Amino acid sequence: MIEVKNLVKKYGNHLAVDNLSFKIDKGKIYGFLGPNGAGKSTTMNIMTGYLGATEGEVLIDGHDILREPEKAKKYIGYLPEIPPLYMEMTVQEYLDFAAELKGIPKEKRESSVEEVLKLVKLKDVRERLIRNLSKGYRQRVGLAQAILGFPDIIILDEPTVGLDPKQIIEIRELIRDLAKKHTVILSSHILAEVKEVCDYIMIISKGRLVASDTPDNLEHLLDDAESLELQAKAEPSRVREILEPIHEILSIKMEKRTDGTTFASLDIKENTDIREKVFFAFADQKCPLLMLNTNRASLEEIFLELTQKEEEPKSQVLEKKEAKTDAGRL
Ligand SMILES: Nc1ncnc2c1ncn2[C@@H]1O[C@H](COP(=O)(O)OP(=O)(O)OP(=O)(O)O)[C@@H](O)[C@H]1O
Repeated sequence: MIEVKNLVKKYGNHLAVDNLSFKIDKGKIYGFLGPNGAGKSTTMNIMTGYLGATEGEVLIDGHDILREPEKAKKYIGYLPEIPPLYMEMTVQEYLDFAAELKGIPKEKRESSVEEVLKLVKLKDVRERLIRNLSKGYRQRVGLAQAILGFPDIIILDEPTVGLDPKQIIEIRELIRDLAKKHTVILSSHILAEVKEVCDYIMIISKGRLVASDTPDNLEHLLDDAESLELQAKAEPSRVREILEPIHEILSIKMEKRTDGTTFASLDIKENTDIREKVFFAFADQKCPLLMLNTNRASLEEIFLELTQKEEEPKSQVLEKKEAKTDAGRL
């Protein structure tokens, strides 16, 4: 559906996008995740034809966004970071105007505008001047404009910025709904948001793609070795004795708690699941196991690890990813 090849964008000497390549398939929600200044908006502006690239190309359903802008752009609805709203127009006037600009046939314009007004919950304010709307409502007007005509691909730059928590939930539901028929790409610097909504996450740092996978696979990305945590009602020496026969355990760290229990953290061989073995080892010895938990790096940890490293982590991380998952899209 979208193919981005070796995209480079320089602002003067500043490299904002550094050789970015990826593919977007139909019918999924993709998230661009990255800290402020990572290059998300620049990439989206290039993908939608708002901005020229220094090098590289963007193909939308096979059409080059710069060489065949009309063909390429008809597939795309875009909510830029700062929506280009006309403050002196009413919501209705603005959306009528946007429908005309998008080339929606005259006879379909009214029903199309009606549909998005309902979907984005703007009916009550349709006669209000955009100038007099709150930031959250203006954001919804921008979103309505992006969705208008229901293009195949909907690209949203920070769609929930300025919205209150209730509106954020509503917009997330709307995005999920849209993804049933459309491809949605959204950007955010908020990890929880991307994790909540997206099927696929692309982490961008300093203009480079440092990781790209499903939220679940990303969580496995940095697990060098699996680890297990447990808490048992016994002395550390007893816990060690019980665990001794399980040969998949590489090392054990233990901590005696003041309540007479022991907390243990186990490093285990990669790709092994010893939870049942551990459970029965303790049960056989009639030793109460109070807690047993697989310890995975959280997506937050992964995100920080990938975006805070000074040195280029890309090849290492991607190599590791390719070794562990089969989702080689890059
Ligand atoms: N018009 C411009 N002229 C010069 N530098 C720019 C311009 N636009 C963006 N930049 C720089 O390019 C880099 C990428 O910016 P971009 O806005 O794409 O990042 P972002 O990931 O969208 O960040 P944010 O979430 O803060 O919007 C930043 O260092 C930014 O300062």
